[in-house]
This record gives sequence, structure tokens and C-alpha cells, in this order.
Amino acid sequence: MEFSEWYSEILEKAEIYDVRYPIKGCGVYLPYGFKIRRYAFEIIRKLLDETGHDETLFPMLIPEDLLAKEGEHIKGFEDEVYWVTHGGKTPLDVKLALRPTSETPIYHMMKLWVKVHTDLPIKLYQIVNTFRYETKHTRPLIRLREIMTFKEAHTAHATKEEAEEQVKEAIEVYKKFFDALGIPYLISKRPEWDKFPGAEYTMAFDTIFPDGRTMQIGTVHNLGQNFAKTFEIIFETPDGGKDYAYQTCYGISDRVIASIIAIHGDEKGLSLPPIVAPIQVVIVPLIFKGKEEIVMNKAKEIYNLLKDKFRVHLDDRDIRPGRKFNDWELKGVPLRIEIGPKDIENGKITLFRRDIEEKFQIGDNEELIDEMEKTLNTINENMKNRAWEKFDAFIKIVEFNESKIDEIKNILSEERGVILIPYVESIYNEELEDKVEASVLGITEYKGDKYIAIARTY
Ligand SMILES: Nc1ncnc2c1ncn2[C@@H]1O[C@H](COS(=O)(=O)NC(=O)[C@@H](N)CS)[C@@H](O)[C@H]1O
Repeated sequence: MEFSEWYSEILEKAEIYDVRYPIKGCGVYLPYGFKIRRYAFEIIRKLLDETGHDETLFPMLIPEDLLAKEGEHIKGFEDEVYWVTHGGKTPLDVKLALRPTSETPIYHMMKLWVKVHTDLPIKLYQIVNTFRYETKHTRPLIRLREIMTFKEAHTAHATKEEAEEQVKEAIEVYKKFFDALGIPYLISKRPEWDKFPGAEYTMAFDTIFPDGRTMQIGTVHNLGQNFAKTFEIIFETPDGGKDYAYQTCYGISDRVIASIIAIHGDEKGLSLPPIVAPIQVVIVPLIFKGKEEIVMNKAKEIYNLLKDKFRVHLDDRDIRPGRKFNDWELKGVPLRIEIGPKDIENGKITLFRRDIEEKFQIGDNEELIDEMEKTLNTINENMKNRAWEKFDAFIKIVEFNESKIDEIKNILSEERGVILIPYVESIYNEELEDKVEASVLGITEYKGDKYIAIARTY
């Protein structure tokens, strides 16, 4: 099946997200999908909290004059902003924007908070909904008009060097985050012509979807003093002078959820890394005539043994085990425990690993908890390694010269994936995109060398 059809179908069949909301580019997280989102974003919260960030909340509405303050910034967003013009029947004297991102409201407040260098650094983040009137093809969780899970971090520092260090820290946080989710990535410095509006430069994380197209799943921007000068975030330096703050910001969105689904899924449906699986272990009792009692008792015993350590579900529906197996494989439950009378006699239980689709037996005794812990960690690791193998297979290094252009175009239109061209200053320009009929992701390090990365993107 073609990937985008698979993707749309799985969102519905695995009850993750409902696209039938009556506004284009807006959708509804169903409970199962919402849990995946919650476990995934708990990981990024922890990583940000551990690196000195504080979670906050800013208003969604931005007065027009505030949004328009930073010239580059508003130029980049003016075609995407939703406006609120009335309060009830009363026309508003100042139009209000629904935040497309929150540099302007946050930096307006930072001006009030920052006086001396000891007020810095400030490291804030919020996980909110933002709004962008996307004119390109909207897609559930991938290109939304209401971005429902927009984690935006914003920092202010007393020196340029500290802001540079912060960019590096943000990149490390994202690497840990995507590694925890088993999502492979290429990190590149976006070209001047494709950086975040108002930034000095943009570092981006791109993954590769099963159809070979790349997806920008996270970005880190060094804003220099551009916004600080516009918003007058000025502080007294240690020697009694004055300077503008040095800032960064970095964001991820619902695309993280889309990537978990797309990258780990297979023809049977979802396959979830245990770390974000709403149900990590499902217990399926194999009921045989006359043995119902002992099987259900054992199933309940195993459930009670595991329920405080894992997210476990006992499927006691009165339907055939095969139906249950299909249901839970579709929903990506990483581990299934089958309990039947024969196993009980031998003091065994049968486990089924969703990631490698293999069954194996272990003892149904006190080591069970350790065994489960080990198996779930093995599954997380295996899913990450397998995703990286697929990712690396999509990457091709091609020496660039005019005669190679057709070869590059063919690769990008057939297999797609990412083409890496050994970096040469003279070819690194916007015309390159027209030549190869694809996007320049930017400059990247791959296995120790410097390349220009090119790909068909979402
Ligand atoms: N329409 C959209 N739907 C879903 N995700 C999006 C959309 N637009 C951007 N994103 C995701 O949001 C991330 C951050 O957006 S951004 O424009 O690059 N950066 C910012 O807005 C900065 N303020 C950092 S928070 C992007 O890397 C991309 O992964």
C-alpha cells in the first residue's frame, strides 16, 4: 500500500486521531493517540527541566503592533497569521493575531524582566497550540493549521558565546529526545534562504519517512541580538555598561507523533516503542473448554504482578484469541502475553514481540518483572536500530558535477531519500535547488565529512 494511504488509514483504525473536524488543517486527538502524545512529550519536558528550563504559559493572542515589530519575522509570517478582529459584535480597535509562534509576546515580557546581567540566562518553554494558515497541502499531525502540540523554548543570555552554547545544548536535548523515540535524524544548518525569519541561523533535524521524503521534525535557531534590539531587551553588563541580550529558540510539534507512527509502523499497523506505548503489555488468556477458571485466575495473577510496573491490559473480551492478536498488533502494543492451560502446567508463559513478530517462552515466576523490563528495553533499542538502518539506506553520497545532475534527479524522483554532495562553496546556492528539482536541506556532517544535503521534503 502507498505510504500516505497507509498513514491516513492507521490514524483512523488505530484510533489515534480524527481528521473529520470541520476546519481544514485541524483534527482531534482520540484518547489512544493522546496518550502517545502525553508519554512522548513527558520525555521532552524531563530533558528540558533537567537542563535548567522552566515551563511557562503565555497568552495566545498577540496585538498586531507587537507581532509586526521585528521586520524579518513578520515578513516571514504575514501570510500565515490568523487574525481576531471582533469581541462579540464590537470591532476591536487593535487586531489580535493567533500566535504562529511566540517570540514577540515572550520577548515583550523579557524586556520587563531583564535589567542586569544576573537576570540572565532566562530559559523558558511552553507546550501550546499555535496557528499557521498553511497554504501548502495540510496533513494530519504533519502540516496543521492549528499546531496542537507546539513545544517552543526561548532563551536569553548575557554573551554571544553563551547563546552558542545554548544552541549546542538544545541540539543535544533533541538528539536524546529523538533517540529515546527511536526516530533517526540528519542535523543540518539550513541555508541562508531557508532559515527562521529573524534568526542568524537555523539548525534543523530532518527524518526520512517511508516514502523517502524528508520531514523537518525540529529546529534550533540562533537569534543573535535581532529580537533583543527590536524589543529592547537591554541589560547592565558586569563592568557597568549596557548590552542587548543574545537569544535562541527551538521548537518541535505534532510531527514527532507523526514520525513515531510513520517510522515504526508496518503492514500490520502501529508498532510503538514501549517508552510511549499506552499499553506496553497486553495479556491474552487462551480459554479452553473446562479450563476457563484456571486460565483466568493465572491471567489475573500475572496482571496484578505487572500492573504497578508497566502499562498492562488484560483482554478478557469474549472473542477468539486471533481477533485479539490482530487488534493489539494493529494498535502497536509492543509485548503480548499468552496464557494457556498447557503453559500453566509447565509454569511458563508465552510472549510475543510485536517488533520482530516472534514468540518465546519464559517462566511465570518472580523473575517475570525483570524479564519484562529487559525485554521492553531490548524492544526500544531494536526499534531504534532498525529505524536507523532504514534511514541510512535512504542516504546516498554523490560526487557533484553537471553530468551527475540527471543521476541525482532520478534518484530523488525514484527512491527519493537524501543525496549528500561533498561540500563545495561554489555550488552552494539557491540555483542548486532548481538544478536538482529538490530542496537543499543545508550543510551537514555525515560520518565525519561535510556535505550539502538535498532531498524531496514534506
Ligand atoms: N504547520 C505545521 N504543522 C506541524 N508542525 C509544524 C508546522 N510548521 C512547523 N512545524 C514544526 O514546528 C517546528 C518549529 O517551527 S519553526 O517555525 O521551525 N520554529 C519556530 O517557530 C521557532 N519559534 C522555534 S520554537 C518545525 O521544526 C516543524 O517541525
